[in-house]
Amino acid sequence: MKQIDGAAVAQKVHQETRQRIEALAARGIQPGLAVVLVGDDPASRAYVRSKDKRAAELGFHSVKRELPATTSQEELLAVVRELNHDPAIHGILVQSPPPKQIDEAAIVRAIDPNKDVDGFHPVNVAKLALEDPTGFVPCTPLGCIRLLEEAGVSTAGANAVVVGRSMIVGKPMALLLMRRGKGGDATVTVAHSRSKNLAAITRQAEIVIAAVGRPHFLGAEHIGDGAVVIDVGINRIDDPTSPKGTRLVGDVDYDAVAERCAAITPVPGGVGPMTIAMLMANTVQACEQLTK
Ligand SMILES: NC(=O)C1=CN([C@@H]2O[C@H](COP(=O)(O)OP(=O)(O)OC[C@H]3O[C@@H](n4cnc5c(N)ncnc54)[C@H](OP(=O)(O)O)[C@@H]3O)[C@@H](O)[C@H]2O)C=CC1
Ligand SMILES: Nc1nc(=O)c2c([nH]1)NC[C@@H]1CN(c3ccc(C(=O)N[C@@H](CCC(=O)O)C(=O)O)cc3)C=[N+]21
Repeated sequence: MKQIDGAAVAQKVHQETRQRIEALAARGIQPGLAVVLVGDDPASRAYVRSKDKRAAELGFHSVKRELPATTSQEELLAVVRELNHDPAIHGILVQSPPPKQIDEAAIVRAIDPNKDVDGFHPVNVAKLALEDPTGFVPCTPLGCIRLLEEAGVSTAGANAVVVGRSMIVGKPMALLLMRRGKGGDATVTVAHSRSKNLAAITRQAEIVIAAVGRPHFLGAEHIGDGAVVIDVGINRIDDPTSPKGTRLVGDVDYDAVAERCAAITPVPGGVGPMTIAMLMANTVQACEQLTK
């Protein structure tokens, strides 16, 4: 079994991003990323901090907007509109999920699609389906494809099963795997909570993408011998043996699956760092496209 090192691949992506930032700098341009956080969910706060930190390290103009949990729809829309019009900002991310008084779909639609580095705006969803390279692809599935490429896994003609059909992970993941060309051309099955006999479906897969949101949900019975497993799940569970009392685990029972699979991503250190790397790459893409 080979462990796929997401942190190492993320470093490689950051190196490419640095070079693109230098090329922009030579033209007097600095890419700008704005991350908006509404409320004080501790997990969201941690993600936003690490995005902000990485963006600053790479030489982005990085703006963090933390709004109170009581922020209204209109107030959040006003912030989004201001960032849409700010020429120093090329990428906008509104951390999900927002508090319940916020209509998230309306917020996503308000973001300028040319600055939608999450790839959640309907224009970018359509561009992904249309295989139009000017669109933005959601960072997490884009990172998974890159991990497969870097691990030397060929997707062409492979049976791939995606478990999960969210707009953030599962659905764009399936579209990328079935796309024509590099990182695509797979035969794709999408499973979800209504799927019958999940283990029989996933056992047939040469590539399994787990994006369920349940700790250790996929066990040895779900994975065929020699499969490649990409574990997107980030779940915090109680662990009295750790100093914090909790730890992060994926949607895959790593220890049970590791014995039979050909390769697997760990949690942490797998898909998570790639999501951040792809967010930075998407922001540079936005900057390049907006300043062409
Ligand atoms: N590494 C990273 O950077 C990121 C990690 N994540 C993590 O990935 C995981 C998934 O996130 P996300 O897609 O947003 O989650 P969602 O809750 O939006 O989607 C979960 C999907 O899993 C399906 N599902 C739930 N229960 C079952 C079941 N018993 N059998 C089969 N399918 C099931 C759901 O089916 P149905 O549609 O029928 O409800 C749904 O499609 C989470 O752990 C999240 O924390 C998310 C984003 C980024
Ligand atoms: N608009 C929006 N866009 C997102 O991309 C988005 C979001 N909202 N809401 C929440 C999810 C989750 N997400 C993660 C990013 C990085 C790690 C990450 O770097 N994880 C580290 C561990 C970090 C730790 O130790 O806490 C790892 O897996 O190694 C995890 C999860 C982005 N998301």
